[in-house]
This record gives sequence, structure tokens and C-alpha cells, in this order.
Amino acid sequence: MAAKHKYSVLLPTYNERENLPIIVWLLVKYFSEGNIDYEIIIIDDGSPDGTLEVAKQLQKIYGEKRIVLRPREKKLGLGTAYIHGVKHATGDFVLIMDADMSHHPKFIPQFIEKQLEGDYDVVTGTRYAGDGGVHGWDFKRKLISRGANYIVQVLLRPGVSDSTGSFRLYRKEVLEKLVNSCRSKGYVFQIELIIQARHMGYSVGELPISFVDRVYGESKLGGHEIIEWMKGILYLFATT
Ligand SMILES: Nc1nc2c(ncn2[C@@H]2O[C@H](COP(=O)(O)OP(=O)(O)O[C@H]3O[C@H](CO)[C@@H](O)[C@H](O)[C@@H]3O)[C@@H](O)[C@H]2O)c(=O)[nH]1
Repeated sequence: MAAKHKYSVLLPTYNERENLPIIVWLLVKYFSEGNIDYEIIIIDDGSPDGTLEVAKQLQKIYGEKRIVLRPREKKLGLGTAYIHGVKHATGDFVLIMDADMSHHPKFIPQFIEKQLEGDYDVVTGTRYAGDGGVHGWDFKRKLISRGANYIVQVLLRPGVSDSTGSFRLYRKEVLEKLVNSCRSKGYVFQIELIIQARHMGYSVGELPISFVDRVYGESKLGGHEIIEWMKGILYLFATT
């Protein structure tokens, strides 16, 4: 595959020093093999584990054209990390994914093909349709994810089978417009983006993906994030 567009990958990181070299290596591999132009934008939020130092080392290895560092001083939340990253993206398309290897770069050529086939504004990964799936989560975490998706389906009717996942490809100008119309800051951000995309009439395609739980490091989804998520969903229910 030799895509004619440039793709910007946004990688938000908080304490991902073990995962970052692996995901960056795989991203470089898949983009290079496909002869696809790309940049990887790392948005680190002052990780105490030294993720930024690892990112700087990767920039030395792969070059400043490919690895772009846009760090912030402290942890400001996942949603604002995406907003910050998209401001610096120079690609025609923006890929959003987790940096912990739960979203595997091997799916990127499929995202690109799907977008080109349907000329979609957004292609969103789904764990809950077709061959999609979740591997490695315990019962509690599966319940949280399924429950969250169910609540969103009932209250907000997002029109996609997996609204809480965050492995997505956006047309860059579409993402800029969506980001400007979103108010959420944390994990609810990706849900608001997909709801806004539907309200604004953008075309959304779904791609089944396998989500594999991280091996290194820990999830940042704690009680505080869940409470903020619930408040965010109720806010969206009341205002959209
Ligand atoms: N810069 C920055 N990055 C952050 C922050 N919080 C989390 N991250 C980064 O965001 C990614 C996802 O965070 P995790 O904490 O690993 O998410 P998860 O529990 O695996 O959650 C997954 O499932 C959720 C529910 O389906 C998804 O909403 C989420 O995006 C992700 O796919 C990781 O790369 C993590 O380092 C933050 O405040 N700032």
C-alpha cells in the first residue's frame, strides 16, 4: 500500500516508558512497509517514570521529522492531550491510539484502507462487532467497558457499536472542528467526539479490532476518572 496522504499519530503518554519504544518501533515498521508518510506526536504529561527521556531517545533514533515531542508539565487528562496534539499535527489524517500496546499498530493499514474505500470522515475501531474483541481484561473491567457502552447506547445513541474505545482515524480538518465543539476533558472525550461527528453529519465507518490488555504499566482509569465519566455522560445527555 502506498497512500498518498500524510498520517499523524497522536500518542498520549503517562508513565509508559516500557511501552513507548515497542509501539514506536511497530508504528515505524508498518508505515515504512506500506510506504506511507507519517509523524508520531508524543504528548507526555510530566510522567514521573521518565517517559519523556525515552521519547527524546527515540527522537534521536528515528529523527525529528518522524517523532515530534509536545510534552506538558503535568497530568492534564486524556481529552486535553488529544486537543494539544491535534494542534501540532501536520498530516491530512490523524490517528488516535493508546500508547500501551492495547491498540496494535498492525491495524493501521486496515484503518487507512477502510477510510479510502468508503471515503469516511472518521473510522472508529470496534471491539464489539464483527471479529473485534477484548483480550486480557478481568471480569470487572469487561463489565465496566460493556456497561459504559450500554449506558452510552441507551442515553446518547452514538450510532456505533463501541463508543468508549479510542483507536480511531480522523480526517484532520474534521477532527479540528470536532475538537473545537467538545467540552469534555477526560475519558468521556472520545464519546463526545463520536456523538458530535454524528450530529454534524460526518460519515463514520467501523473497523473490528482486537484490544489486548497492557503487559507493562497500569491503566489510569481509576475511581476519579469513572466519576468524571459519569458526570460527563449526564452532561451530554442533558445538552445534546
Ligand atoms: N498525556 C496523557 N496521557 C494519558 C493520560 N491519561 C491516560 N493517558 C494515556 O492514554 C492511554 C490510555 O490510558 P489507559 O489508562 O491505559 O487506558 P485504559 O484503561 O487501557 O483504557 C482504555 O479503555 C478505555 C475504555 O474503553 C478507553 O476509553 C481508553 O481510551 C483506553 O482505550 C495510555 O497511552 C495512557 O498513557 C493523561 O492524563 N495525559
